[in-house]
Amino acid sequence: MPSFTYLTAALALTSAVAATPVQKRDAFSVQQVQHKIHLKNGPGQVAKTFRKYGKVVPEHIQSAADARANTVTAAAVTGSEPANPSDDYDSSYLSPVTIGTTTVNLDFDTGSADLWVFSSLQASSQLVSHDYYKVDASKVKNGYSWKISYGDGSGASGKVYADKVTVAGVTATSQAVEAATSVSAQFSQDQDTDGLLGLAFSTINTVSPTPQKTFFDTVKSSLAKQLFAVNLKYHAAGTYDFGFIDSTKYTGAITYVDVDSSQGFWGFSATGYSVGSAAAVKSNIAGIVDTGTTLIYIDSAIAKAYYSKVTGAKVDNTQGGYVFPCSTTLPNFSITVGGVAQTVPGKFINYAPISSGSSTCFGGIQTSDDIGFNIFGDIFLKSKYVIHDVSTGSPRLGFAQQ
Ligand SMILES: Cc1noc(C)c1CN(C)Cc1cc2n(n1)CCN(c1cc(N)ncn1)C2
Repeated sequence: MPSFTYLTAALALTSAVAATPVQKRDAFSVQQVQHKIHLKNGPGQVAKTFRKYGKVVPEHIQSAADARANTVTAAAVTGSEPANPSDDYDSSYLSPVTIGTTTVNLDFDTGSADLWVFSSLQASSQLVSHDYYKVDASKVKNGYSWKISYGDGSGASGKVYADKVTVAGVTATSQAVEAATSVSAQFSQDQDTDGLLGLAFSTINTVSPTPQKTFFDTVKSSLAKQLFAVNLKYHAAGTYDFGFIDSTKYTGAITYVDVDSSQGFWGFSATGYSVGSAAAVKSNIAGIVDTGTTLIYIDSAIAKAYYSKVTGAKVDNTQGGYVFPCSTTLPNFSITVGGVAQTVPGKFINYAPISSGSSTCFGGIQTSDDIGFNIFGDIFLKSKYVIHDVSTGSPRLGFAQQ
């Protein structure tokens, strides 16, 4: 039971508070709450002043401002981006990307390093059925241009802008965006692909006079882990995971091997191959993983060894390579990477009928003799979870079975 004194004091205080509706205080502090961290951008301020007075921003100021603008404080960003087949045969895979204020469907390509997009700089006849980047003149990189050619003879060219690019919720605030002024027939006739997002090494970016960073290079320092993982699927939507490894997307162990990036690609070596259940044949197979290439292109001796086990298979040069009866059951194909067999199910090696309704099908494995190096494209990748990892100083690839 509180003493009399205590009780009286308590009553007095209560009545005092009740009688004074607003407490009068002569000193107080306001707790500051840290808002979203805004990095100061000195060169950005200088560039803004040049623009304010109608002056061209000197290149070295703009480049410094762009680099600073891409410095993201958070270092724990992750995101997962869908990879949707472009047609019934997984000819390519398309992913939604927001550039400026428009969302376009880009082909994420680990075999090239340019982020280029159909744009308002093109003739309107080339833009039918496409989403495209409406260029913002205030974001142009004066004096910059680009021109790219791909292994299949396709290509595009145009001008360069620095704009906001968002992939899987990961934003680069000032990414080099290569706006097309012209594209080759393969692209103008393909109404699904609005451009490419290169994920090879920035050393092979085609922008002149200064090669630009890929989207991954721009954002990698903000990612929880400096890596991305490719999870393409057979006749189904897969993902590109940025900044994290999703253990629900593969089974068994991840096998890591060193990458040779000297040519700008994700190059690696396999030490053998096997066809069906046959024992592995030792063979040094140097090649690249490449999401922008549809098929597997491998030494002619290995392609020949594979199709020698396919009933009715032959080289038909009028079709451009190995074909076989669509009804044929195909053997699995494996390459040995880091001592572990990485297997492609035979079913995945039937790419498509040579023409609509034909009973002759085109092989998913073709010879690389005319290319000069081996390419493990979508036919290989769609049974794998492949981690493209630059977090350990030197780049490496991790392979796991889906
Ligand atoms: C591809 C493809 N295949 O059937 C369709 C449809 C397409 C898409 N369509 C024809 C247009 C096209 C052409 C190319 N692409 N997309 C992707 C970039 N290309 C590459 C990338 C790279 N790393 N290596 C070699 N070429 C050539």
